Amino acid sequence: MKKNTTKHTKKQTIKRHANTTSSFAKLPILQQRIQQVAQVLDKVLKFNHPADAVLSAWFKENRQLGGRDRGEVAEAVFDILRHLRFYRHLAESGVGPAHQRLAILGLVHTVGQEKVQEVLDVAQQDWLMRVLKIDQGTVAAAVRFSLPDWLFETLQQQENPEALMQALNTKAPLDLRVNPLKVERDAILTALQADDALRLFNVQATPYSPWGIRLEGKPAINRWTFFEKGEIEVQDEGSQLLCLLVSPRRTDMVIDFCAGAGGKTLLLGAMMRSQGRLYAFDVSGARLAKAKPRIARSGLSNVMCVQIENENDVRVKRLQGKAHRVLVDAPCSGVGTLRRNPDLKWRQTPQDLAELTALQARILEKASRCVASGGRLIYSTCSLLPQENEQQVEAFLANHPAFTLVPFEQVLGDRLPKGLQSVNGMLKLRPDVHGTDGFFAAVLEKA
Ligand SMILES: C[S@@+](CC[C@H](N)C(=O)[O-])C[C@H]1O[C@@H](n2cnc3c(N)ncnc32)[C@H](O)[C@@H]1O
Repeated sequence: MKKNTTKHTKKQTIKRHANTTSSFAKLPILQQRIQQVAQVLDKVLKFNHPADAVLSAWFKENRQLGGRDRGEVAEAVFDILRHLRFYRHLAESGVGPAHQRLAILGLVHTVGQEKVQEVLDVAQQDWLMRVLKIDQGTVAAAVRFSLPDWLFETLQQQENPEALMQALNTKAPLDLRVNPLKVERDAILTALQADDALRLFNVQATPYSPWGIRLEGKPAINRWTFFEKGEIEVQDEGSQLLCLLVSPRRTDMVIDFCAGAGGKTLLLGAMMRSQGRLYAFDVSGARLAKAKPRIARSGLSNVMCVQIENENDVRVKRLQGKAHRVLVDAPCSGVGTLRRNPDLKWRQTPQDLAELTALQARILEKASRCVASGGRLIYSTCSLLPQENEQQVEAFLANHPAFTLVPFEQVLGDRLPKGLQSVNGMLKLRPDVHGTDGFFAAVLEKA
């Protein structure tokens, strides 16, 4: 296994900073860090683009920064996006530019109060001491959990809402999935656990998925030989479990209707042992283009990527009544993935949600026409909102009497992972309960 073995010594860090061309290059490192984070916030908080894309672009413009610098900037920016409403509340009383105050709070949380405090002036120190003493219990819950009101109100209807909201504001682990076409999980797990350089990452098998490996932290896995050989991929355990629910057979015809960059396609193809036929549909050519090298790496020869115009595309109509399994991994709010994409909560509005639910219903309707008699339609989202999940399924079933819900315990039979229970026959995964991103899935069988 190859890994990034570059040692980031103090000397190198100082040298790198000495070379930097930015205006704050001569400042102490933590002071530079505050400026860097504030500079990224100026761009990210416009919410014109996803935060990870903005960060990547900023890193390209600031090539002089080393791995550790980048890591610290990214950690602080993501922390601020997770706690934005609360930090803005704390920052109201401070001095200096607003984004600088947010940067200070983010860095206090990620690199530690002591280090940050050393580089603050007296007024900043006074403000920081004051706001860190605020009793969080006195702050309104939507502000404390840093959620927009509409989302807070919806999440509050869920069971044990505070635990859920808290979990959505934590950092997600890195979930890997082994490629069952090429390797056994135990072989990879044993190799990773034996590697001293990975000790810090606490490598473990995932509790539910038979293919999952969980790491705390982010090693550069795309440089590993396992990755280059297509033996492992990045995939949240919840997403792996959705594929288990599709349970395609080797000779089936399967449609992954919203395949995107192929996250689920890859596992479905491997579950089919690269046999049968697997269509990967998507309206986005750019996303399908990202799927192609992953498919090649994983050794699959049963996948056909097809860019469709929309759900009414003639190539969809041609497959009417033909598919044994149709997966609709619908475009959704992504609220279940807030641990990884905290900016989503600030970039969505109730109106976006209404548009998404209408699109989901249209896709479900057209995709259902491809299902053969006795075949299955699997509807999934990475959302926690009932409007996108059970309500969508209930509305579909009410209008399509040929389809019935098959409880997932029945779908999985002997392969049902210990500790997984359905909610009215549907799968609902939550970060606070299952340690996965938030996911929903329902299996609908055609008579
Ligand atoms: C949740 S993402 C899919 C993620 C993917 N299945 C994976 O596991 O990585 C939803 C996808 O639906 C696609 N999409 C949006 N509208 C669509 C439509 N009308 N028909 C098919 N796909 C659509 C989007 O381009 C996006 O890639």
